[in-house]
Amino acid sequence: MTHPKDDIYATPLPELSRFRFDHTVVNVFPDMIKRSVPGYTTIISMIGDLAERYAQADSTCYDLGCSLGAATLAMRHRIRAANCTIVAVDNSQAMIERAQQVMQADSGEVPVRLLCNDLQAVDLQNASVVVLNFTLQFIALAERQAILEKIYRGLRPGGVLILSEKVAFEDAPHHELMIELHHNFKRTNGYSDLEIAQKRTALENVLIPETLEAHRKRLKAAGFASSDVWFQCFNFASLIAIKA
Ligand SMILES: Nc1ncnc2c1ncn2[C@@H]1O[C@H](C[S@+](CC[C@H]([NH3+])C(=O)[O-])CC(=O)[O-])[C@@H](O)[C@H]1O
Ligand SMILES: O=C(O)C(=O)Cc1ccccc1
Repeated sequence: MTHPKDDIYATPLPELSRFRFDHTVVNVFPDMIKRSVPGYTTIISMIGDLAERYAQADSTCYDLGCSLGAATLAMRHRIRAANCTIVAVDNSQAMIERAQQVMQADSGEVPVRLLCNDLQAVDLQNASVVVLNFTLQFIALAERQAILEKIYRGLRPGGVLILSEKVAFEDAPHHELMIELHHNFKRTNGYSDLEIAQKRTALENVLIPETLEAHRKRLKAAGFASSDVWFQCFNFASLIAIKA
């Protein structure tokens, strides 16, 4: 499959609409996410490692907000436990249609079920691995706690939640520095100042980052006794939370 270059924000757009996961984004998504999220490729590969370690026999692994299924594929190729199924969910019809093609072109043996649905409407059961890879950040703050509680209830003991997010920082100078370093990363990857500025505006009130402390507090309140960061580059981080 070819991966066209993301040039969505390359020319001045007179009316910047809110960022949406539509067909235009789907077409360039693999290029967009790799050039925009520091550590994305490493995180995807490590989700494979973690799935190999935590997937339990006769259980389900969930990829919530799966986009084109990068984390699903990483898990699919690494799970060794017998009789596992992966359920991959996204509420963008355009994403799920393309993810279907990606899965058909893949020869992995673990069965994958793709659902076009709001992850809040999905019933989670018998889970050993749950992935929220840069998804929770797009969901309203007031709804986040209930989602983590549902995940905790659906996990088996010994199961893991992998939560990756763009994060904010309490300390204003540090927060600004991380944003600047992230923008530098994007510039190094070929995005112009105009592209960076226009996408930033489109993401306002759509992608809502929180501090690592807020995430850990929420995980704890949901029941996860143990959670901590396993990866961070600038304002992009990933946490592991284990159900005891
Ligand atoms: N309520 C929702 N229900 C279901 N899906 C949702 C919802 N809100 C947003 N999404 C979906 O969450 C995904 C977020 S991208 C995830 C990358 C992927 N995990 C990856 O590992 O490549 C991250 C990014 O683009 O920064 C999109 O596909 C949305 O449609
Ligand atoms: O591009 C950005 O500035 C981001 O924060 C990451 C991102 C990546 C893909 C879609 C939306 C946001």
